[in-house]
Amino acid sequence: MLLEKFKTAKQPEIQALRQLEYINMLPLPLRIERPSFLNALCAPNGNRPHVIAEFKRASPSRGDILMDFPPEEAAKQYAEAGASCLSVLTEETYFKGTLGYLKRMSAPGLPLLRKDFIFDRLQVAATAATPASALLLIVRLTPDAALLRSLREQAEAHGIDAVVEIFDEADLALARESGARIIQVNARDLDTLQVDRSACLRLAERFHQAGDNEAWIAASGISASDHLRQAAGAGYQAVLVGTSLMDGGAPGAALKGLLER
Ligand SMILES: O=P(O)(O)OC[C@@H](O)[C@@H](O)c1c[nH]c2ccccc12
Repeated sequence: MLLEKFKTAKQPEIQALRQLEYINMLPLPLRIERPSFLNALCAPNGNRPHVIAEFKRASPSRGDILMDFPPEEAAKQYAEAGASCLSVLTEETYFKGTLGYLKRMSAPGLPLLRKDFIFDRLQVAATAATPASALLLIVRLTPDAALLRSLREQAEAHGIDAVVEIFDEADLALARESGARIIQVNARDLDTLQVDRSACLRLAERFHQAGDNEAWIAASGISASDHLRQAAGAGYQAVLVGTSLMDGGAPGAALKGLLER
């Protein structure tokens, strides 16, 4: 199971954080005004979905995507091209990211999402020491509404929103039970890595109503302006795009192309 491998790969980091906590040396939370991730998703944007542009150097499905591109430059290009938020892969083993990318991508001032496998309160504490405005919680990794709730509330105490990722109706029920306000539907099953965009669209059509007080994000496999229109039509406030922006080597130009057509 790939999900189990993702979880196992986080154990050394969690152990190291435990040791730091034991000697009272956990990194301190950054006392900064974090731009609101949720507000950015809810801002009026015509009929277009907001784009959360992702810095993704490599992935388990694609291997290396774009290894030698500076995160500072990607942040600048994405901001100029019209991204509403940035997503930063910080997972080291499978996605070749690192926590330091958050600070390195903070200059344009867009809300930053920490994309990683987060299921322990010490990882939330470590996120609070970065300029992240949001962090990812994945229901399949933490299928426990009480734990999801406590991780989300811990993040929110630092002004950090939780983006709660689901794949299907059962995940959605757990996410809602945990009090999630930001729902990300991943069209890519993290165990099989298969992408099904139409299932992702159907889920929002069936379960996301205007007035339900949730912001929904469509994630994975998005590579064309039509995909943006379809997501907006299904009720999504935002789309999250990684690979198709990075793999041509010109992330800003790729985002412009996606938004112009
Ligand atoms: O590269 P894509 O197909 O545009 O997909 C991006 C995003 O959905 C993906 O990076 C993602 C969504 N959920 C995750 C959880 C962990 C790691 C990565 C992800």
